[in-house]
Amino acid sequence: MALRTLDTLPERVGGSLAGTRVIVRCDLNVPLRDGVITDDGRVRASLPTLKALIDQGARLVVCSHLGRPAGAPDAKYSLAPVAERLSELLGTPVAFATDTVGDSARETVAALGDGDVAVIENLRFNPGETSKDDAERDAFARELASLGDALVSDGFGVVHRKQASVYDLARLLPSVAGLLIATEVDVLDRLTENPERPYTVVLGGSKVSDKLGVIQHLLPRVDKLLVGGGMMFTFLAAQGHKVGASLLEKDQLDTVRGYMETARERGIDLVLPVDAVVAASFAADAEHVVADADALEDTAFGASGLGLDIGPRTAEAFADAIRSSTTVFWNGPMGVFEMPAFAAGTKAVAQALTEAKGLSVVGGGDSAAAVRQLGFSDDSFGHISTGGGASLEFLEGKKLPGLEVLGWEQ
Ligand SMILES: Nc1ncnc2c1ncn2[C@@H]1O[C@H](COP(=O)(O)OP(=O)(O)O)[C@@H](O)[C@H]1O
Ligand SMILES: O=C(OP(=O)(O)O)[C@H](O)COP(=O)(O)O
Repeated sequence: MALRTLDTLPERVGGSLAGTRVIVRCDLNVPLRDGVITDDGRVRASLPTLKALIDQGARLVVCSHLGRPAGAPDAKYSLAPVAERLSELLGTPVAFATDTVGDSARETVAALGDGDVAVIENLRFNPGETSKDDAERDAFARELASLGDALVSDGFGVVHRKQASVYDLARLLPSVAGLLIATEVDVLDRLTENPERPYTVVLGGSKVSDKLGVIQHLLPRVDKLLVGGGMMFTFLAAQGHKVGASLLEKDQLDTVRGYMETARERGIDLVLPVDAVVAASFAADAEHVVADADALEDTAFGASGLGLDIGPRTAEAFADAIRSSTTVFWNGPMGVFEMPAFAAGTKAVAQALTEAKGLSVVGGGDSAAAVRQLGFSDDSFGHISTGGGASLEFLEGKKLPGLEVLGWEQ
């Protein structure tokens, strides 16, 4: 079955969107530094759907998560700066509710006129949003549902999460996919169905435990898998190397050894770093040196050294592998690109993607932010997906709750 699309929404609510309160679930989870948005790509990506709804006179209740707060209000994860940015980009006032489903949200929504926009506070300030308990999630979804007459789900970056606003809410209200989700699904579906070979996937980033599991299902589909970023250290440790104070998922070592074995058996090229940039501490001005992958603790920093980027030999090898591929998907920065001293690996990989001859796709909030911050334009790549984990799970052929509930069947 295909996704229920935005153009079918009017008929689902009785003919016209004018005066209809439409909840729009976006992924506005943007990177922030000291309360300032460092990349507004996800806000921009949500604009086509929002504008289409505004043009039809809908009353918009925009909602999103930001970061991973612990189910309670936390000022550093407030959506207030995002609402401000949205207002600038839309060129219209955007009201902001200081809670998600409380008095402020109800009053703000009640005051909306046709074509007006409100943003409600971070969904994850409520434990029901991410609860594993169906009843608790459902109860929160019902509170959300009382704020609208219909739902447009457009937060592609979060469709792999069975969360109240992504899954349960879509079962309570007339619901369709927004334009962003429709575009993402269209591009990624082409990549899943029949990728032109050689097909290379590059993985990095810091959500190691989330993304390690993806590897098992991706491995049989790809020709090459390159592993950098925070994830690399669990692989290097599985090879028997010491990794100092670098990111390490100790309880995944056996699993990772299993992936290495699968890759060997199936003749898949699993390419691991041969060197890394090791720093004295997690700081932009930290002292740092390049060390071989089997000697990460043999620097002046000993066992307290932190691997914060792939090394130059690895960057060269990854770039060669990418340039000789016809289809490339990349999720997760190769290092802590936010600090210039640890951005070289990410830059080399991004540059190689722009030179790859076939389809190149970058996925993930931070990966997209990284390529822009490093000076690459969006159109240097075939597609920049707003979802990292979501696109990876899509590519591995997994059923995604936030898409299934909108009618999608892979
Ligand atoms: N070696 C490393 N150690 C710690 N953090 C890292 C390392 N390499 C990359 N990162 C961090 O990973 C983060 C992005 O990871 P992730 O959220 O998984 O990517 P995406 O949002 O693109 O899916 C960046 O903030 C980057 O600083
Ligand atoms: O940033 C996101 O995903 P990504 O880092 O995989 O691109 C999404 O907003 C989902 O966030 P989550 O991984 O906290 O559920």
